[in-house]
Amino acid sequence: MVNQFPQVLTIAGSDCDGSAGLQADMNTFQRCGVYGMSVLTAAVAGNSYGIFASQPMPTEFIDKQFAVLTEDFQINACKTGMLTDTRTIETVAKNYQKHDLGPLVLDPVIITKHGDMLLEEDAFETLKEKLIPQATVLTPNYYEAVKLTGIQIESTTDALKAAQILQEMGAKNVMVKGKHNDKQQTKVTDLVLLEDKTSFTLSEPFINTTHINGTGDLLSACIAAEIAKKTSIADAIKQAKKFVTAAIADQLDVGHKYGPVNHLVKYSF
Ligand SMILES: Nc1ncnc2c1ncn2[C@@H]1O[C@H](COP(=O)(O)OP(=O)(O)O)[C@@H](O)[C@H]1O
Ligand SMILES: Cc1ncc(COP(=O)(O)OP(=O)(O)O)c(N)n1
Repeated sequence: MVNQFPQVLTIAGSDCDGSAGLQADMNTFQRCGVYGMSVLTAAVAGNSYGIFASQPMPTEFIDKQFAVLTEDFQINACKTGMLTDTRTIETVAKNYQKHDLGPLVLDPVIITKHGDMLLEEDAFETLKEKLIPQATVLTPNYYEAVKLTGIQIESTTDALKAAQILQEMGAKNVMVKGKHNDKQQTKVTDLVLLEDKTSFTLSEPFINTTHINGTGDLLSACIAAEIAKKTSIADAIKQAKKFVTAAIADQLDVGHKYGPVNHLVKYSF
């Protein structure tokens, strides 16, 4: 039987050190037991010290990747990562409307946790207008939630307000990821607002490590994979939070500065 196995697509940039981007997404898909595919939107030259160069893909090439994948595969869910600029967002939004790609997990990648910009400032409005309304699950980190909503997030109530604004923009379900830049904090708490307007928080212990590159990618890729496996949205998000915490806790010693999360961690789904 063809096309019965869960098939998931990442629409993302390549990060050559494997910590983030489509390499991290594909590792995550494999760990989650789904078949992974990728539409390459850009490529960055990066390592554990940062990102040093970036190259967007031509839009015709992005279109072609969508065309050839969708004429052959039955995609059950997809996620986005680095989208670089307005024309890339427009191309992805157009293709998402044109093809059946299943539920969309939109990771609104704007800036890495080390300060490298991955989305041009003048593309924020296009992201809001063209892609957020199509998102089944939107997963902004603290900085992205502040940027997209203008809300200064200092508490769970603020995170809920930001999530409500993002839902008003059209995202069905929103996960606002909490801050984790204070070595004294004991927990990292994310806020989830579901389509039915119920909300809950997810707290896990704060792990004091420099090996946290690619946390957001692992989380959003895992949510997309679980959705493709027909897990409910709430359970997909809970599962992803557990998996990312395990992958941060079991440090993999590669890279000299800010290493990757450990996609190889022992973890059962
Ligand atoms: N040091 C940490 N300890 C525990 N959990 C963390 C830590 N850093 C990130 N996380 C978790 O990883 C997930 C991804 O969040 P985040 O790192 O903010 O995303 P992004 O990579 O998009 O910036 C969230 O669930 C967050 O709570
Ligand atoms: C190509 C590419 N590079 C870096 C990222 C950022 O990954 P993310 O997991 O969102 O953020 P960090 O945890 O690495 O700061 C990306 N999405 N794509």
